Amino acid sequence: MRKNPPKASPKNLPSFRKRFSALQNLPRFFALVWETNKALTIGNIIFRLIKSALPLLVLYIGKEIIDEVIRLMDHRTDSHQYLWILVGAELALTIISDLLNRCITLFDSLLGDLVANKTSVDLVHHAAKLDLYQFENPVFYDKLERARRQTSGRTVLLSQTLAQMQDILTLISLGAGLVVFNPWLILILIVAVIPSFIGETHFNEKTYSLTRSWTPERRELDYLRYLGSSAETVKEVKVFGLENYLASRFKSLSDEYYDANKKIAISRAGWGYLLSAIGTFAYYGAYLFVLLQTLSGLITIGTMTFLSGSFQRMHGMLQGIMTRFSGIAENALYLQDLFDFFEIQPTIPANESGKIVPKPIRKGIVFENVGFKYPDNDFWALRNLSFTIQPGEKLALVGENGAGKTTLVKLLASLYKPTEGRILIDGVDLQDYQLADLRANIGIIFQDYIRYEMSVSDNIAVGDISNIDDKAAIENAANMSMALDVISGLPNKFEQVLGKRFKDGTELSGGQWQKIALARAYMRNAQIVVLDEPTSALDARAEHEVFKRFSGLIQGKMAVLISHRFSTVRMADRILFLEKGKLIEYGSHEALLDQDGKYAELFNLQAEGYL
Ligand SMILES: Nc1ncnc2c1ncn2[C@@H]1O[C@H](COP(=O)(O)OP(=O)(O)OP(=O)(O)O)[C@@H](O)[C@H]1O
Repeated sequence: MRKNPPKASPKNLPSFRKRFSALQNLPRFFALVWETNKALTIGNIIFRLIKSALPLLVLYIGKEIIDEVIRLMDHRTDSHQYLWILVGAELALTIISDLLNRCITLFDSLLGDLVANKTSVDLVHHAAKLDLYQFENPVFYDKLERARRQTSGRTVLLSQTLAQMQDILTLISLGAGLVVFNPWLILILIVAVIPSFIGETHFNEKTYSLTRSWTPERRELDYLRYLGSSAETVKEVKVFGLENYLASRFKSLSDEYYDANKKIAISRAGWGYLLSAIGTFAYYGAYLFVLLQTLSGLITIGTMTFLSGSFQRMHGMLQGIMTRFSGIAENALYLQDLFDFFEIQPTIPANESGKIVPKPIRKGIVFENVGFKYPDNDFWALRNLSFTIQPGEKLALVGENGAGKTTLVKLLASLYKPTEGRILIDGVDLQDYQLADLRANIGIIFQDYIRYEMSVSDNIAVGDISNIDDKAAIENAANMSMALDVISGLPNKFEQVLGKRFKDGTELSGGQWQKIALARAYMRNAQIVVLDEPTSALDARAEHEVFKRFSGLIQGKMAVLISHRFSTVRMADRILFLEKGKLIEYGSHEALLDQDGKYAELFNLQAEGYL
């Protein structure tokens, strides 16, 4: 748990300049909006333009109506026609204004939803491009988290900015009317609103800074909420009785956040009230001035209502514009987080102009003095690895926990780049191949494969998602991985939803899940197949059977198998024994037994039932 909660101190507040420079994000944001839906964007802008001219017209007609009524009261015999035309025009404007309001709200919400959806889709695509190690870095995770929150949260920026433009146009039109009468009134207005604006700006900065500095804690809160209330964790939470521990850990962290937020909210409310009071006094000062002018007969009653009406509207509007402006600047700052995330580039490039993996691979895969260190570790997870996988060869990786087996497989799949040395396929460095083609040629089932809470069919099809509709291929893969027995026992067979998250879902046993996951390897027509302990939950007989079938079914392909069961490992053509990241023994089962080294020792221990 955190020791020193971050504070929104002046030091970590974004500077005034930085805040305003964040407004530079708006053109990029609007380019995104425009790209999302051009028709809705244009429609929205046109409606707002029309709407911006209405207040001045309404006020002017109101003035004319009052003056006309007063005139008609003095000249009772005159025709009322002009009055009724004015009333009709006012009615029409009100109806048009209501219609425009509805359309603007509708367009705002449709466009907002579309922008949020598009950003989410872009986020998924971009995240998939990034490196695995970037996901293992907490700083990156915080960025991702902030970006994720921006996808839906920032759509309000759209209506804010458009409303701002609309109000500014209205303000200009009203201002023009006011200038004709007395320009000083406008000056009073502006001066009255400035204190409020500065206050709002200041508190927005504080809120942003607090939210930002609390990203890791908010992530922890989300995680604790997940641990305390999800189907995946409920079993362990119950048997270990963790609910109070999780709840109190959540509470103490969320209370800290609440306190920090509360402080800002209270001082914002207090200052906001004081500063806007200044504006109110100025408004009434100007109002008094207009009243005195009317009493002394300098202006008509109609002009007085026009002026006081437009002054009141302008006052509210100017205050709104100023407040909204700092809101926009704040949202633009958040937007920066989203764009920053999109700026992050993978270190393993897609290399779209790279080579295509030869079909078939003729010379095999060569590890040439390969070493690898995880970014935050100072020890080598793998070092000085040199070996070859011949075409058609089945290689088994053995070694104790943490020896580096999974890491080796991740290097082979180009999920990481070797820190030193090279991995070659047919004499060409992995990095020179097109990344997508390389991955298409490798089928890996990891030990922590995903249990997709989707249908059985989809769970298998993820092995080759381009063939998601090929029912025959899916059934064939299920047959090969021995998943067919499991599936035939399910009520909806291949359409059965797995997991308990969704309606009518069924949970499987660990071994049953593994058989389904294993079918993914058969679904993918890859030249290199890697199974990283995907059979650990199978009983010994089933695992033996799975591997026997596997060897037969993938004849001619290269395979890398990771297993802690020596009865399985011995089926491989060659075995590579890793210890603390180093290759210590390498050869066929028989050769390694003859060598009487570490492999032979562990094999014999297991054969005797000690392991
Ligand atoms: N993402 C990671 N970041 C940092 N270190 C890691 C990461 N993954 C693994 N390691 C470290 O690298 C070493 C090798 O781990 P690896 O997962 O390759 O072992 P393994 O042989 O597959 O183990 P097991 O049999 O338990 O699956 C370990 O010391 C582990 O702590």
